[in-house]
Formats: sequence, structure tokens, C-alpha cells
Amino acid sequence: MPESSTDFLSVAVGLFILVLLKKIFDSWKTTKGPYPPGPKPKFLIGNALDFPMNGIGQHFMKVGEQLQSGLVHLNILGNHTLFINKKNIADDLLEKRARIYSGRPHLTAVEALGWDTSNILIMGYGDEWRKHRKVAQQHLNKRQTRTYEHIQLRHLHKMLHRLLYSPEDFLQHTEVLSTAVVMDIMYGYQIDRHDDPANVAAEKMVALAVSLMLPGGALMNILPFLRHLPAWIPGNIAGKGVKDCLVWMHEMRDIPMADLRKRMDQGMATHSAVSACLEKNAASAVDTDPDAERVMCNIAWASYTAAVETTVSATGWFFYAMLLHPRVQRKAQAEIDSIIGAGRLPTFADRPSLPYIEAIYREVMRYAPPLYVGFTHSSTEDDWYDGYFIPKGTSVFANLWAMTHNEGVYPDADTFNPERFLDEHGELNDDDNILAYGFGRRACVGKHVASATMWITIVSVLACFMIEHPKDEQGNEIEVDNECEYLGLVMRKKPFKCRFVPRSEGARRLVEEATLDVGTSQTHFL
Ligand code: HEM
Repeated sequence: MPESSTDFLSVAVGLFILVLLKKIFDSWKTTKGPYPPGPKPKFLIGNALDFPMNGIGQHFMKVGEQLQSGLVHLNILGNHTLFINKKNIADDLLEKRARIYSGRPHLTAVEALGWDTSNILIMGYGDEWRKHRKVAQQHLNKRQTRTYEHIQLRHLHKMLHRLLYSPEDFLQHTEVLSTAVVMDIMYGYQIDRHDDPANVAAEKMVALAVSLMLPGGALMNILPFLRHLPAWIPGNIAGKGVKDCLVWMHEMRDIPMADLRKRMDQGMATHSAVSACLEKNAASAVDTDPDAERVMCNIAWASYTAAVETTVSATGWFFYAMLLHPRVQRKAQAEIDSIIGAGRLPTFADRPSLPYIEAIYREVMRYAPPLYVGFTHSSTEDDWYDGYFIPKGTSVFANLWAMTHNEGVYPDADTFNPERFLDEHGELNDDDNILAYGFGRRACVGKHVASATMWITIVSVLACFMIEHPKDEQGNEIEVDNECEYLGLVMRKKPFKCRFVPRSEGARRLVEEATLDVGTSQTHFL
């Protein structure tokens, strides 16, 4: 290793230790009250070793049960962290005291990427976030989402077609569906292939960003001055990560924007959130908000970062649950056949008439909430709750896993059972609050789009296919494991195999006809 980089590493490690010690001593200085219960901290490192790499939702649910507490507090190298395991406490803190608990942790890597002012998901709580949230709400509210149904249906029909011809790639098809819906709503940009350049850039960007966003994922999050070091310096992994991430981010933003501007110039642009904003600005020379375009474009690309992995995770868990529960599939298909029949594909108008399908949707979101500990909130003031002190700057996680697996509320919680959302007459009960979308002012702003995409996927796949176990060469069924994997805070089912068998020739014909209706040739999107 060259001498200069050895020197650099020694200085960086020395500073790292100093900063750490200061943080740890600062975090001990408080005399304001006891922290909420938690594992006993060790000298200097606090609870650093009590934090598992994966499965934090499940782990801190157990810790909370052992401590008989709905709150679990940790001090990780001087950073206060709080897991909320009970819904009533999340309501008290994240909803009723939203003014204090709507921040996001400050990370240097986020600043280096410019995401503190451009990505609503990770922005601090303040005027800039409010401005972005307002625009996001305008385009993603319940009423507006109804106007996107034709977009969702069109992309869903393409996915059904792909399931006919390359069922083994079903996980890729769900990725294309979730990306295509968001990119179409935002830019009118058409994604029909997994290797679409905007999709590839977006995937690479998210993969890099996820590791940089973790507090310990980049050294610069602990030693902020490191962000100013050139990316080429050996050992500056985070610096290189930020540089590459910026390249992919610009690519994913520029490709759909360039495509949209070209279509607008040619008079060929379909209506989209961004085109509407650009047209409005172009039409009114006076009284325009000069910032409107910037904020709209930020919402457009940032929606991708919030929407895709979550929707893909939920769809993956749906396929897996169906594979394990043929009884649920048969019951759902009986409901579809009795209400819709075999002569057409489902539409959104069918939603109120299909309680069992709705119950499956609710159960998928309960059984495996994709952001299983929510997204990190950060407190912006000192606070006290139930006699415990919660210092300003605490990272707060709504442990959605613990809340959706609370045996007192959802008995036999690890079992997939849609009936838990139905009453004795088979009608939906009043448990319609989908906890998987989070709490308070930072709750998922895209939940209506997500709900519609999930629902139409569930009902349409069940209307057309049997989801069955894979078979070996001798025709014996192969068991599928129950392992999951973690991408940052997203929990996904580990890739698995299953078969999509068309329910009938009629179902196959309906899928073929639906894709002819959308005017897309088979080769265009296979
Ligand atoms: C099944 C799919 C989805 C799930 C489970 C989900 C869940 C969540 C959760 C738990 C949060 C964080 C809430 C918190 O901080 O307490 C969130 C935030 C967010 N979601 Fe979703 N989401 C999904 C799909 C979508 C879609 C399709 C969009 C956009 C079209 C979207 C846009 C956003 C945005 C912009 C935020 C950040 C809101 C803010 O910080 O103010 N999400 N989502």
C-alpha cells in the first residue's frame, strides 16, 4: 500500500476513535431521566453488539417481550435508537406527537448525494419536505390514483402475458410491473423490459444507496469531513460509492426526462405528472412557481426509490403465500368465478364485490410488511414518554413486524390466514388500517397506488393461473424454503421457484386478447 494511503488510514482511524469517544461520553451525560428499557449497554461500545445484521424486527420484538416493554432502547456507539413494538405507542408518539417524531436521521452520505434536498423519503422535516410532500400528495392521493387505473391495468396485462410465456422469470416480471407503473404515472415513460436502461440505472443506484444510507454503511456518516476526499483515494469506498451512485442517479433521471421532452416536442406525449407540470409552466408566463418544476421532478424520480423494492417485496410474499396455501387459492378463485365469471379479466370496479381477495391483500401486507421496521424517523426535540426520557436525535423505528405479529391482536400470527380479516358472514371486518404503510406525517404517500397495484395483481393472477410447486425431472414436487433476505430495511422472500399454470384455455385466451387490446405486440415486451 502506498505510504500516503497508510498515513491517511491511520489519521482516519485515529479521528474515528476520537469522534466516537466524544459521542459516547456526550450520550452518557444526560441526567434527564431513565431511558426506556433495553439490553444492558457495555462499556464504551454500548449496545453495538446487540444489533443483529438482519432480522432486526423479529429480534427486537423478542427483546421487548423479554423486557415486557413496548419500547426497546439501545445506545449504539453514542447513537440513541428506539424500537416501538406496540401500535398504541406508535400512535402516541408518531401520530399524536408527529411534530417531534417526523424527522429523518442526518447522514453525511445523504447530503453528499444531495438527497437531503431532493429525495422526499430521506429529507429532514421542514419547509423543503412540506413543499415536496404537498406535491406528492397532489399526484398520489386517493382520487388522483383512480385516474391511473388504466395505466396499472395495461402494465398488469403485460405481466400476465409474460407469465404465460416465461413463468420462470416471474420475479423479474413483478419488478418490471412496479417500475413501469411508477415511471408511466410520473413521466409517461414506457418500461417493457427488465434491461431497460432507466430501470438498470435505477436498480444500480438503489443498490448502492441502500448501503450508504446505513449509519455505519459509510465511514463518512461517522467522520463527515471524509466526504471532501477525492473518490480515487485508495480505501475511500464510500466516496467511490457516492460518485457511482450520482452517475446512476443522473442516468435514471435523465433518460425518462429526455424521452418526455422529445415526445412533447413531437406532440406525442401522453398525460403524466411531469408533463402536466411542464405544460402548466410553459402556458403561463406569469404567476408560475419557479420551483414547481424542480419539486415535481424530484418527486418523480424519488418515488421510484420508495415504490419499487416495497411493491416487489409484497408481490413476492403474495406468490409465496399462495404456493404454500392452495386452499386459499381455491377459495379466492371460487369467489372470482362466482362474481366475475370466466368470460373476462378482473377490473378495479370489481374490488368492492370481492371481500376474500381484499382479505388476501390485507393478510399479505400483515404477514410480511416489506419495510418491516418502517423507515427510520428521528426525534427533533427531547421528549418524555411513560416516565422514560427520549433524547433529541434518537433514531426511532416503528417495528411493523412486532405490531403485525402481535399474538394478542393476530392469533397464530406466523400463519397466513386471510380469514382473520373477515367476520362470520364472510364480510370484511373493520381492521382496514394497513400498518405496513407506516405512521404519522411520514406515512407512505404512495399507499393508494401501492394498494391498487397489489390488488389488481392478486386478483388477476388468481383469476388466470394456479400457482404451484416446482417439480423435479421425475415430476416430484420440490419444497420451497421459508428464508428471506434483506435489502437495507426491506425484507424480501429469498428468490424461489414456482409454476404458473393457466387455469384454462379460456384464461389463456383472455390474457392473449388483453395484450392485443393494449396494442402491444408480443415481441415488444417479452
Ligand atoms: C407495497 C408497497 C409499499 C409499501 C409497503 C410502502 C411502505 C412505506 C413505508 C413504511 C414508508 C415510511 C413510512 C414512515 O416513515 O413511517 C413509506 C414512505 C414513502 N413511500 Fe411507500 N410503500 C409502498 C409503495 C409506495 C409507492 C408505490 C410509492 C409511490 C408511488 C411510495 C412512495 C413513498 C414515499 C414518497 C415515501 C416517503 C414519504 C415521506 O417521507 O414523507 N410508496 N412507504
